[in-house]
Amino acid sequence: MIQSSEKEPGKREVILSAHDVTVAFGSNVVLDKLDLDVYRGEILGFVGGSGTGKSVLMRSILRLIPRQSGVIRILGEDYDKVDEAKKIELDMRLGVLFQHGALFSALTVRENIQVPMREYLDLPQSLMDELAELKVAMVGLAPDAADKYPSELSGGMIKRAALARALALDPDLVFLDEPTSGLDPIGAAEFDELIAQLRDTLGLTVYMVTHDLDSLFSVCDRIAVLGQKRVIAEGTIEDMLSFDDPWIQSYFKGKRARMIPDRTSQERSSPPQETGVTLESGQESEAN
Ligand SMILES: Nc1ncnc2c1ncn2[C@@H]1O[C@H](COP(=O)(O)OP(=O)(O)OP(=O)(O)O)[C@@H](O)[C@H]1O
Repeated sequence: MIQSSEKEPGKREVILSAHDVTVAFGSNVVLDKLDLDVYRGEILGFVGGSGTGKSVLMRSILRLIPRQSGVIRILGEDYDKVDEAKKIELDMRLGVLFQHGALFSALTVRENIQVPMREYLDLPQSLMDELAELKVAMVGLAPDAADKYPSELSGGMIKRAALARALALDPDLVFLDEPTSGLDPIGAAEFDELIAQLRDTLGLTVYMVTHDLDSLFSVCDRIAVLGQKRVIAEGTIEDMLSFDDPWIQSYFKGKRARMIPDRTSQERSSPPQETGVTLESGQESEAN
């Protein structure tokens, strides 16, 4: 592994770490001894070719898919070594926005947001209503959206409602699986702005699986690239542009990328902080 960082890694709090993680389905090894750190307060963009295992890693971190080996630490705690009460405590620190929102169609937005509250907290209905309304406002939805069913919402509103549900328990870390997929460019840009705003105001850490180059260029502080069953490169968008790797070059400098105005020199809402920048040595990427 080449360390090509100009900055000193390791000064920031690691909120999530995956070490030596292997996940396989029968003989299909999807992740093989993967390592990844996520730092508190950052927006990490997680990219890789289709079918490389981005969702599998996210689901494995969330314990929805078993792994064959490896250690996953959330807020410094190894899930496998803590008791049930601590597991629940850790689960409450995580929020998830699944691809396509995954709202319960028979529940209103308010009721959807209250699902995790009912599962984990014992609050009076009036307080849960107040909290749900707060979350609705927080994600930029009009107050009357709270009483609508998912079928009555636009694609962008569904994403926002799902984000409100992900924020229901005031998590430290939110996982977003392709949050801007299916949105038009304006809706996607607005959603990106919302994510950046929430990170800045709530101090959220965001783990975002995405194919959206706009998001990667505009809001992600750091990017991790999945290929060859592990993370083959990590760093800022500027680092990605300079990595000598065919898949990374074609992904970040290809035709679609060239259509994005050069924003790498512009200030982001929160500039990237000191992070390690790594590229697996001597390997031709097969991220696609
Ligand atoms: N529950 C499962 N059972 C068996 N194989 C699975 C399962 N979930 C995922 N896979 C396999 O794991 C591999 C990675 O899938 P994954 O959905 O993580 O890809 P991805 O990188 O998120 O792709 P995309 O960008 O297209 O969403 C694929 O080969 C997929 O078929």
